[in-house]
Amino acid sequence: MSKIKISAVSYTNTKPFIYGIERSDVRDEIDLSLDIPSDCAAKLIDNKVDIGLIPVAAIPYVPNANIIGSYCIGSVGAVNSVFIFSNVPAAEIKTVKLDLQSRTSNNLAKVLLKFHFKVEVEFTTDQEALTDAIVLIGDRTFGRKGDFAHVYDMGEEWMKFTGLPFVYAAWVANKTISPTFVAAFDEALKFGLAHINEVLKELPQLKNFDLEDYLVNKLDFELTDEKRKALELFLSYIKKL
Ligand SMILES: C=C(O[C@@H]1C=C(C(=O)O)C=C[C@H]1O)C(=O)O
Repeated sequence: MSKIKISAVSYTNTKPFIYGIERSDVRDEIDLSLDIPSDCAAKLIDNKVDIGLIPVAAIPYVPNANIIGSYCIGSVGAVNSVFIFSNVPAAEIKTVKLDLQSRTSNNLAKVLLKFHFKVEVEFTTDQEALTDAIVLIGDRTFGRKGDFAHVYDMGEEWMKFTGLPFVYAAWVANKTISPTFVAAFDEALKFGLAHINEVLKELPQLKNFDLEDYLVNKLDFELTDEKRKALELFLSYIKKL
């Protein structure tokens, strides 16, 4: 039987899921690759994998997209790894450099700046450009909050704007996956989430960043109805950009 190809995010936020997958019965049925989020999306869109932990902003570009299982990368308010880092207050931002590894948070920044902060902003992907602010996600943000005059946690700003939690990435398939596999895969993810303390023991201690607070209190992995509602709302805002 050919293996199910899966692309998952290579950041710390996904470590609990990987911990569960590595210790599960389904491990042998999976061909697993770890990629930056924008590549997880590209691989699923191009049918190079069957399932991806992909940025939700990419879902509309995935043929036959269907969200599987009961878990995601989400937060209820502040997430502490998805930021607009700025030299000026939000109301004065005119130019923003986007993060090439992101699909969701680049769009979230656009939605928040336009509809929440109500500013007209020019965005660039040119990494050499000098801009008022930058979007930065994932492990590269750890310990960086002190480096900028103004720091906007986008999970927190989305909550202020909508009163809802947020989902950054979801497990999405581009074809029908057997319910038996999905159930076993979901169990593996659940196992990983139940062992975050063990995951933390395997991670290096960081000087300027509380990994335990991040994995236990900031990230929120349950794909609840409220998060699904937030996902629909977010995708509808993207269409209005
Ligand atoms: C919370 C995060 O969620 C992520 C943000 C993503 C994006 O902006 O496209 C994609 C996957 C997740 O890793 C993070 O990376 O910090």
